Amino acid sequence: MVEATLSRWGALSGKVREKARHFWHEARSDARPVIAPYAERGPVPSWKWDRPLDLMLGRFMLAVQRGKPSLLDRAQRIVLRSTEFADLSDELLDAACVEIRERLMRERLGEGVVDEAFALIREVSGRELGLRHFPVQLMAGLVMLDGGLAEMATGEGKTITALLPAITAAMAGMPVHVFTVNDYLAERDCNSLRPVIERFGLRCGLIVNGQENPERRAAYACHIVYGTNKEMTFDYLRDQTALGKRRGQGRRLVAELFGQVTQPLLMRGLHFAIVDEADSIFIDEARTPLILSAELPGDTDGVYLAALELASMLEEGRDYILTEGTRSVHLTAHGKDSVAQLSGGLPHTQWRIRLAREELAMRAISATRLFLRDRDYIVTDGKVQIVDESTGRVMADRSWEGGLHQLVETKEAVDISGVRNTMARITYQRFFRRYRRLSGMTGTAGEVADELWADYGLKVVVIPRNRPNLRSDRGHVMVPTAQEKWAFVATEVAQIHAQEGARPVLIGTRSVADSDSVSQALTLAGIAHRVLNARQDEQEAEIIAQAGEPGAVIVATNMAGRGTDIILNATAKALGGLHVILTGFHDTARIDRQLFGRAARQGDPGSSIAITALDDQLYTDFAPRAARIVSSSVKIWPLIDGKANMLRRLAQRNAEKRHAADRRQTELAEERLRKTMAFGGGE
Ligand SMILES: Nc1ncnc2c1ncn2[C@@H]1O[C@H](COP(=O)(O)OP(=O)(O)OP(=O)(O)O)[C@@H](O)[C@H]1O
Repeated sequence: MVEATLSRWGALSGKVREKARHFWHEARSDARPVIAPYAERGPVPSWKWDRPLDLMLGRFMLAVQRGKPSLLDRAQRIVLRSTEFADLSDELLDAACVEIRERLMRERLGEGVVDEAFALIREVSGRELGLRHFPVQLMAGLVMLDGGLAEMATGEGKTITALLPAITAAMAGMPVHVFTVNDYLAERDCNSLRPVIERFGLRCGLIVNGQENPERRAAYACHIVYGTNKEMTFDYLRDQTALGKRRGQGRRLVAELFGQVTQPLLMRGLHFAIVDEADSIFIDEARTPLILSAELPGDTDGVYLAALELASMLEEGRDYILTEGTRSVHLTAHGKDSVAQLSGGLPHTQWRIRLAREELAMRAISATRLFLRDRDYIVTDGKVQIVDESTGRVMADRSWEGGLHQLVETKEAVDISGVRNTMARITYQRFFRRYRRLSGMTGTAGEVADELWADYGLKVVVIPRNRPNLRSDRGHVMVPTAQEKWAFVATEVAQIHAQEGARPVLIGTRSVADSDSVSQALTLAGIAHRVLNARQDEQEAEIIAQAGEPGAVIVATNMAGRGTDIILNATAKALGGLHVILTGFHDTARIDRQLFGRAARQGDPGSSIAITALDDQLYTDFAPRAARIVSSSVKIWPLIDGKANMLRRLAQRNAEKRHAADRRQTELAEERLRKTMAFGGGE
């Protein structure tokens, strides 16, 4: 109604219309009762209410806002309505599902019909899954359907919450894409929620790595599609490449008419996106653009081997400077001369061009010094496979660009893949902004609320917990070296088992190599355990299914981080629930909170502790000077909280700043590239 009113104000100045939209957005999002102070920080509007017409408009919008029920009121009304559906027989409930779909097609997303749809979905979810949405979940569902970002604490049940906006929007005729961070979660969610989705006469599709195009096309034809950000963004790029210059609707139709489009598109367009673990996808993964490339045939004629040999003759400090935190290498003037001299007699053309040879030398140094086996990649089946630290998983079919991948392959003496040629590229920022309606949910959005608003237009609404959090956080213990840390971790597990019974324990590590080190320390201490990392990913479901049993000790990379639901059995709950041990803080505290969030879900008991070492990557990369001061001044170890936490905060603040700068840089570089390509006729 108000949109229509707005359009009638066509005569108003653009500025006033902007105010009206802003105000209407505020009114519509209805965020006040639940919004946390930090979430309210958005860009300050640049206008003032200084003209009579503006004032009238403001009063009108305030009245609209006051007249609207709060999210909680609405959620409670929905629960009441849903209990009425509980009395219906299965046949009558099915009839109600058909009817609501017709209404949504007719009325679109009006408040009354949306509430009715949510009430029905709650009841169907209760019958099919045994889970009826709590009022807080209904509130989060409303926020997302409205194009907002719901911050729900870890373990509060985001999986079934996403059903509410997904089914409602799909019934209203919008193709819905539900994004999550890995294939395991996409498959788990799609399969477990399918019965509810199908009861509404909708189909649910799944996009995972390794599918061929026809299978993907069939999945995208479904009403609701589950998949990862990487897979779906690459499919979008594939479609863009297939379309070439025929991007507009009209041009495409003409091209199809004349048979010029050889490959049918995979997707049905970008309509409504629901992004789970939104901060991971929108922020952490937005540092590097996604590049679709084709492998070029080509013999490397030994250039990579020569580059590695040359790099081994250069000396750090004299010829090059390394910055671990930013993974960058800079050649000094001396280094540049050395590269020119050492490459003088080499046969490959790359060495004759100054920029090319310096670039190659820097990449060779990176390959040997900055990219480490079992941290950045693993070698399996004779292949170098990149491990994504934030998810702990192998990124199948991905490679580093600019020859780096081939250099690492040469270093590891495996078959060298062909160099890849860029066909299309995009950043997540640009991809997600193309959706008509974008929404998200996560347990950890607080500190990036400003960036989410500025880059994606997403307003963060903090949803309260359904039950109070019972997790006891046992602080931060810091020891001087990694070796001592692993031993300390083993002692902690033994102590827990000795003093608190066979509580299940989850030990989180930052890399495959670290998980191996913890495993060795536990074996030495005689503690039975299982390891979950990129090498054991096929056993993931089974390991996670047993992780909540008494006596279970799981050592895991971030594979057991975000999204992983460890279900406790009754004995484990009675013993005090899951105990989480973090063995290395991440560059962002959000990932740490996700790991701690595996414990004490849904009002269960649980506890957590952080055990770190002064020589941890985070401290040496991002607060080296402070780490040196601590090292020389502290005489009594271990450090508990106090100074240990100060060092952590400083390092994480520096890391966050660096990564935010990287994201800006990526965006700017993409923008520049886009303009250059437009100038060159490529865009
Ligand atoms: N309405 C509900 N009633 C009962 N149990 C529920 C309800 N909603 C969710 N749960 C249970 O809560 C647990 C956590 O759910 P889920 O994994 O979806 O949480 P999450 O918010 O996605 O967690 P994370 O932030 O870690 O990804 C699951 O075991 C789920 O079955």
